[in-house]
Amino acid sequence: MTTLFEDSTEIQALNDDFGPGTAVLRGYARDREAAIMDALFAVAAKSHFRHMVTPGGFRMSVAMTNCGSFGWVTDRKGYRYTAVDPETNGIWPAMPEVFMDLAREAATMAGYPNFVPDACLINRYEPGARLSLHQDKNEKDFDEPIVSVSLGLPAVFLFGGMERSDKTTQIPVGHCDILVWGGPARLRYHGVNPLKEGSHPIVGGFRFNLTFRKAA
Ligand SMILES: O=C(O)CCC(=O)C(=O)O
Ligand SMILES: [Fe+2]
Repeated sequence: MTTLFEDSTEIQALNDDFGPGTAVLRGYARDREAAIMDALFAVAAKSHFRHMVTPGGFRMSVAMTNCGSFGWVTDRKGYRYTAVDPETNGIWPAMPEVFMDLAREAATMAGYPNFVPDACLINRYEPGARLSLHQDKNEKDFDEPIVSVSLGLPAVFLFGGMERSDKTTQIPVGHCDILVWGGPARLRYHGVNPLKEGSHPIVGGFRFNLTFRKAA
């Protein structure tokens, strides 16, 4: 697939900014933003956004749902992927084609042409919601990258190193920007600063984030 970023020098330059294995595709999802938002709300109508509880008993400020064969969940028993939504007791909504195509294209642009996600975690941030530094490590194969799509209000993504205490880089992420990390960056710590109030013309007072993974 070729678009705006056919000029790979731009991606290369961005890779250099945040380290090997990473790419930032600015505005990459814009050509299909309406279809993405429609698909997101269709998923959320079946498996609703909910505030999950961490193993330590804290209610997450970010509300979450999932689509695809597997969904990421947390409760008092731990973090894991499930094939069944514990709220509906049914399977998670299927991954919309527009999500799958976007994730695969973005991964390919970033140098991961074989990525076929089987899970998409959908995060919903309201003002004040944040995600503390963590590694994505409930997936089976760390050779598979993570593709992360930002929608709606802007946020600051924190990108750290392999240790929680490593210094973090602040990456501003806006509507339709995509971050990809894999290879040597796959287990880097990352998080999101508390969301600032605002109103996005299409998405309103929220930030959504689609995180594509190969879970199994
Ligand atoms: O919202 C984001 O940009 C990051 C989400 C994330 O790191 C996660 O869901 O594991
Ligand atoms: Fe993450």
